Amino acid sequence: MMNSARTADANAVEARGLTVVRGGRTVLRGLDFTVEPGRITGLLGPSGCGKSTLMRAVVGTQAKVTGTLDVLGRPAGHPSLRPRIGYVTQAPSVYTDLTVRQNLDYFAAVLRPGRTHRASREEAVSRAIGDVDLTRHADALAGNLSGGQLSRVSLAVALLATPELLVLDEPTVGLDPVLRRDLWNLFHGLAADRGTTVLVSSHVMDEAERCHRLLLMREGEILADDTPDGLRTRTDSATVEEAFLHLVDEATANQATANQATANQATANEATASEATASETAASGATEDEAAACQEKTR
Ligand SMILES: Nc1ncnc2c1ncn2[C@@H]1O[C@H](COP(=O)(O)OP(=O)(O)OP(=O)(O)O)[C@@H](O)[C@H]1O
Repeated sequence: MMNSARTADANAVEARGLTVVRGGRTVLRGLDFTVEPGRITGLLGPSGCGKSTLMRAVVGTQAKVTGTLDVLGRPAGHPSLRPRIGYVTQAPSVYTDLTVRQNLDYFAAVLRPGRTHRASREEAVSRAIGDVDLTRHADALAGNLSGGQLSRVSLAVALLATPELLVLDEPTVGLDPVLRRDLWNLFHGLAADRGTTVLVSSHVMDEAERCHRLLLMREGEILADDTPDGLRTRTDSATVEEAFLHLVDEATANQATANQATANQATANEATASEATASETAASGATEDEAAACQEKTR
């Protein structure tokens, strides 16, 4: 993958011509986008459009990535980015036979090994457990927690190193409305108080309204990169969902027009080719007639 020479970048993420091939198929096609620092950017689009793939590319775990992708001023995947990025996948990465605190203690010890860091580790663990509102469950076995509580343990692990960039893959799936609201409050708190950049995916359009900026995706492409207000205004829509549907319909209509133009051109090319063949045949026929006439004369 190419990357720019800059080491400091105003944008938390900057992609140009980002292309990803998975299983022999191009699933992200030449994407250009930026993610502003200290803001919440929502990555929205239907299932299978490429949200997780884009996030994997940003955190540096995706193979077959081409184009330019800079993250926090470094090429995506650079080893120096590891402690600066928190990544929460859709599947909770938690040991079910440990308590919440033991899970956090373990990951804290991986991040900051050694006796000298013991006090700061304990502080980070208690802070992360508090951030996700699991203090009351700190000594509960992870295996006995609900799905929503488990995903909050995963989030707490990602918050341990106070990351500058937090990448969250559909963190609110399966959560009740109260928990969803609390998590969104947490994301806003992290952005406002700690300056954390949050890149969060969802296919629930009402969550789009909670983001500062949106990247709307469809079939491996970015349909729009705008604020919720900007999207509603330019599509004359009441909600982001309506704006998204408007943009999908527009893209489908443009695609249909482009396909029709290609089909018309192919038909025109075929017609030209047939005409050329007919004239060649006629021309070669005339030459044969002329040759026959010559032969007749020479007899
Ligand atoms: N391991 C894989 N090998 C090959 N193709 C894959 C793999 N994982 C995903 N894909 C394909 O890549 C495309 C994008 O998938 P991706 O998981 O990024 O979409 P998504 O928008 O995150 O979907 P969802 O909202 O369901 O999580 C899909 O067409 C999918 O079939």
